[in-house]
Amino acid sequence: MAAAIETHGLTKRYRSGRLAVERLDLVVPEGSVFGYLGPNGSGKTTTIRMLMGLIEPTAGTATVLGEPMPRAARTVLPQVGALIEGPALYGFLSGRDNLLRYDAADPTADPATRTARVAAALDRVGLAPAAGRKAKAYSLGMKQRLGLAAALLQPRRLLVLDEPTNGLDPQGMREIRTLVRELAADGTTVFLSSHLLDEIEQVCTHVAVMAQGRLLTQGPVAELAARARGRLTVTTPDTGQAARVLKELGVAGVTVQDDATVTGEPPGEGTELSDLTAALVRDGVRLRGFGIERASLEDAFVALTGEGFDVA
Ligand SMILES: Nc1ncnc2c1ncn2[C@@H]1O[C@H](COP(=O)(O)OP(=O)(O)OP(=O)(O)O)[C@@H](O)[C@H]1O
Repeated sequence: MAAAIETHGLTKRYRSGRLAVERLDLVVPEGSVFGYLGPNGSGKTTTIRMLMGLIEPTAGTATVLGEPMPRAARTVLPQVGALIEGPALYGFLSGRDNLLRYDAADPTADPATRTARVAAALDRVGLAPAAGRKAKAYSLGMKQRLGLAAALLQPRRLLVLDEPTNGLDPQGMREIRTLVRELAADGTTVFLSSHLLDEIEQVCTHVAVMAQGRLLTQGPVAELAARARGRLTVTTPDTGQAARVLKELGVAGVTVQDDATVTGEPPGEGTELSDLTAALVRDGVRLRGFGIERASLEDAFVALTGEGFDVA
């Protein structure tokens, strides 16, 4: 798979002395929905601004759609739709008129087909019914979708979205996620930043994890989650007894989570899950549930950093 975005040693030190991004080697495969995950201040926006040619890197290189940035900005950017730090909208104009203005500002956009292009973009993001309303009356989610519509006026090979669901309610978040999935299904590469692990897990095929300007890991979401092992989970009112039996059978990391749940490491080679259930039942433990819970991206993250994903 070719790379839609690739960086080598990409570094940004602000004039304040702050090292916001440090020697970043990022590979965003074409056709992926790539989640750029990290807590606030980890360098996500700085990276995106470098990729889009808005600021110069201190060191390192970045290629976007195969061309060096910022040098090739003029040929690259028309193929990229970007939504960075919230869309700039005129509140006193309707959603449709905002898009007509955006389109008119694009010297490559044919005025003869403008109305149709705007209608298609509004339709795409589900704003057609509200197209005539003033943008200031839009909810945050609608404003965000209008920003996306602006990014979608032209066919794009790559969409770059900086925290696209920030500040949205759960319904608004779902709408954006659905839209991202649809765009990806059409073959557009989507690069989106987020500080929400859960969101990345729901919508992304690939993920890169940032902390304090450094890349901790990157790769397919499924691979990352698979690297972390799931947990053995036993549901029973007899937690103390179950914990004792599991320990006797050599299960590692046995923990009583609450008054109905005991967890532990999945058994290694040579022990079948059925051996464990049989032993628990033989001992008189009342089993209400038993199984291996699939590892989540969060488990992978904890395994990676030794701590939870704390965005605070
Ligand atoms: N123009 C600037 N001048 C100096 N320091 C900056 C500038 N912009 C960002 N920083 C600092 O660089 C670091 C990375 O910021 P950045 O905005 O890239 O992080 P982020 O992961 O996008 O976080 P957020 O989601 O809060 O925007 C932070 O410590 C921030 O304070």
